[in-house]
Order: sequence, then structure tokens, then C-alpha cells
Amino acid sequence: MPARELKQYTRDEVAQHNTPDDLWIIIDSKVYDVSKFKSLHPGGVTVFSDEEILGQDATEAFYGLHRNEVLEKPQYARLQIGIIAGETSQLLSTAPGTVSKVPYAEPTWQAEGYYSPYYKDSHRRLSQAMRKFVDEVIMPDAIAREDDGRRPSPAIIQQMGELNLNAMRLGPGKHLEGLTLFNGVVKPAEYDYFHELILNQEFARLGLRGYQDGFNGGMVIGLPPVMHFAKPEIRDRVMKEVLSGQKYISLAITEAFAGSDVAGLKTTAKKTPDGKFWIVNGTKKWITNGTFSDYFTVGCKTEKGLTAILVERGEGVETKGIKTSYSSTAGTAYITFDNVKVPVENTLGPVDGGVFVILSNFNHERWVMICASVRAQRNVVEECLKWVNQRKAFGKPLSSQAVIRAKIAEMIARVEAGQAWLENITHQMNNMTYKQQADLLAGPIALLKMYATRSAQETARDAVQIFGGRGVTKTGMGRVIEHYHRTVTFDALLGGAEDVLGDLGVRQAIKNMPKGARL
Ligand code: HEM
Repeated sequence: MPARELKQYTRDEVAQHNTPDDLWIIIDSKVYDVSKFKSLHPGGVTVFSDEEILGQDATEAFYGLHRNEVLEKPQYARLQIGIIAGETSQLLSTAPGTVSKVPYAEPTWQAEGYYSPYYKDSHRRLSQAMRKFVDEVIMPDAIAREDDGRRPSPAIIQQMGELNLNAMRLGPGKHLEGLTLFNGVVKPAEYDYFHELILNQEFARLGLRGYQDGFNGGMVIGLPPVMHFAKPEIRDRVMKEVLSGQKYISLAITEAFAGSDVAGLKTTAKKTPDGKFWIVNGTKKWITNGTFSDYFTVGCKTEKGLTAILVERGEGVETKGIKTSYSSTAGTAYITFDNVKVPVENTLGPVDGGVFVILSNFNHERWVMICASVRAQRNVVEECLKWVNQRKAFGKPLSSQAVIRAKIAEMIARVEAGQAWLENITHQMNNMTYKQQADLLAGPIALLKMYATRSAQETARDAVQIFGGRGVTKTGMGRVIEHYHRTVTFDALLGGAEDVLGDLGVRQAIKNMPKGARL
């Protein structure tokens, strides 16, 4: 559709339209005719009878009460009848793919004028392409699905498959060999954990927590055991189906009976007398993507320990949604396995050796969560900085209050500390073997996850105080903060509760204390 030709007016001309039946206003150098709209205005008709609004520049008043996205909605955008001659918009671009110019809204390596030793050209290319893809393709789906609760659109997951973005979410490794990654922005041989960090952090910019988990979160945690431990024939088939977006998988460990305590699980797998099948019985709870998964990587109790088994949806497998604080788009499920017959070939790793299969993936899983948690905190910093800058109270911007600045100072310090520690750990991961990572990084990753999610909750609490009632309101100015505050605890639970992780980090340190260490 060709852009509408907009008329040009002087401010004096606009000022003539100052009666209730002929009412124009100016917002950011754009002229709006609100004569008819005013009686439909969600904020009421009376706001338009103010002398400072009638025919006047209402920019400041407007941005104290509305997000700019209001004016981008078609039903409101068409109220614009012209522009002020010789003036241009003062608003910073929010076009898809834009890097924010708000201080601390981007990690230092992406912010203009700063440097980093970690990121090369291929990282920059990937981050630009990814930002645009997230803004243009994923964001509209995320907003719609978070709202209607349906699973993320399979067409987008399949598009991710065609671009090999699903495979890239599993980190560097053999599974990327020979693939064209995201139209060639990065070569398989150069793909490292910083590339993966970029994917995780760009997804986290969505700021829609249920959708983020719904968006193949089950694959990120459920497919690696298949990739590393399944028989080659099964591995190749399942990897192909899941990475292409044709099928879905989830990790089914947690039960109503046991969470962090994997040894306390009650789901059993017993072999048939001919030894050809497992018969799986039991329940699983809080399984991300479970409502729509075709495969489940299941932790089962066997004779002498725990065994990981790949169970296909079929007879005896039932899933039903669990209502949690975030949207059902995540597909969080309660699963029952009732005499499910599974070929023994589907065993992942050694029989009774499932604890290792499951634990070996924890470091990566937690690291992914840290990437997302730290980036989500940054979204909140940006929201708060914009709000305190545009919102006035007692005749001055909120930012003129020392208490407000003190809260933002803490937020910035926490997010920058988290990102710096994360980049340090990511650098270690790039230079260590898988075994070294397991030995040397389990503790630091656990401690950083504890730190990141704890600081996320402090930031959520501070942000609500800064936004006031809007911070607990689902629409309008504070909608990002309300959502964040409501869902922030997911990060603090998934992948291990905070206290368990903190304890793990310290126990590892104590284990590694040199014998002769004395004060
Ligand atoms: C083109 C002009 C305008 C449009 C399209 C518009 C639209 C809206 C919409 C959609 C809402 C619902 C809340 C939201 O989604 O953010 C709203 C709320 C509101 N509007 Fe407007 N508005 C306009 C101008 C104004 C002006 C000039 C004022 C007064 C200075 C005003 C005062 C309010 C108030 C007080 C609320 C309630 C805010 C709240 O609940 O926190 N609006 N407006």
C-alpha cells in the first residue's frame, strides 16, 4: 500500500482546532485529529478538555501515559492527518533490527564506542541477522501466542530448521558439520559458544517468558542426551525430525515426588521377560513443551539406578497442560506413562547410568538460562531508564529523584556484573574440552546462575517500585515490567533451585581445596 500523503501544518493552524467538536493535537511533530476518537478514548473523554491539550503540543503528556506502540496500531495511526511543517520526529527508531542507543540497553560489545576481546566479525554478522529475524519473524508470533496460549507456530520452528537455527541452539559440535548456518553468516568451523550466547540473548529480548520456553525449549534440554547417547540409527532419525521442526521433544525428569533430588524419582522401567522392551510406568510434572512433544527423554528408575530412555508418544502416554504463572504457550505438562512399551534400543547411555546422562547436560542447560536471564534484566534496565526519563512527578522527571537513581544504579551494576562473568565463563567453555568443562565449570556456572536469577528478582522488585501501579498492570506503560515480575521466578527454578546451585558451587570449591591450605 503506498504511504499516505500527509498534509503540512503550522503550529498556529493546529491551534485553531481547539474546540470539543474540532479537536487536533500534536504528538512528536505529528498532527492528530481526535474530534471523533475522543469519546472512544480508553483513558476517557475528559482528558481532552484540558486547555493545555486543545490544539496544543501534547507530546510530553502523551508519553507520560502511553507507550509509543499505541500510535503504531492501525486504528490509532490513522488518526494522524498531517505533520508540522519544517519539523521532524524526535523519537529514536525502533525499526526491526535496530540496536538501542539507550545507555546499558545493549551489552558493551554491541554499544557504540566500546570494545570487547571476545566478539569477532562473524559474531557481529550473526547478531545483526538474528536481531532482525527475532523482531520481524518471531516477535509478532510471540505476542499473539503468549496471549492466546497456543503453542509457538510450527511454521516458524520449521523456518528455524531450514536456516539451521535449531541445530545452532545445541552449541558448537559435529552436528553442525556441512550445514549452511543462517544463510552462511557464520561457518560451522568458526561457530563457538559466543555465537550461541548471541542466539540465546536475542531470543531473550522477546521478553515473553512463556513463549520463550515454548519456542523449542524442550529441544534445547531434551535433545542433547539423544545426540550424545542414542544408538546411531535412532539418533540420526530423531535429530533430523526435531531439528527440521517436524517433531518435538522434551526432557521428562521432574516428578511431583522429586525435583532437584533426581535419585528420588518414582517412574520405573522394567524389562519384558524376553529382554526386548522396557515397560515404563509413572508420572512426570512441569515438563516444558510436554503438551505437544512427540518424544520424551525420560529419567526412569531401573534395577540398580536411573536409566534415561527415549519414549515416543503413543499408547499409554498421556499429557495434559498445567496452569502456571506464565502462558500455556510453553506447553508445561503433567505426563502419565501407563505400561508404555519401549524398545530397549531406545535406551540413552548405559542401563543404570542415567544420572551421568542427565547431569552431563546440566552445565550447558544452566548456561543457556544464564544468557537469557542476564539479557532479560537488560530489557528491564532499558524500560526503567526510558520511563524515569519521560515520566514526570512533582513537576520533574522521575530521574531527578535520588531514590530512583539509586535503584537504577543497582540494576545496572547487577546486569553488567552478570554479563561480564557470563562472558568470562563462555570464553572458558570455548577453550576447554567437554570433560574439562564438567570438572572446572560446574561450580562457577551453578554460582553464576544463582547470582543471575537472584539479581533478576531484585531487579524485578525494584522495577515494580519505579513503575508503581503500572508495574502490576498487564497493559499499558508497565506491561513489560508486570510480565517480568510475574515470570522472573521461572529462571530461578528451572535447571536447579537457587539454593541447590549455590550449595553445589561451594561444595565443588571445598572439594578442590589444596590439602595444605591454611590461614
Ligand atoms: C492520538 C492520541 C491518543 C491515543 C491514540 C490514545 C490512546 C490511548 C489508549 C489506547 C489507552 C489505553 C492504555 C494503553 O494501551 O496505553 C489510553 C489511555 C490513557 N490516555 Fe490516551 N490516547 C491519546 C491521547 C491522550 C492524551 C493527549 C491524553 C492526556 C494527556 C491521554 C490520556 C490518557 C490516560 C490518562 C489514559 C489512562 C492511562 C492509564 O490507565 O494508565 N491520552 N490512551
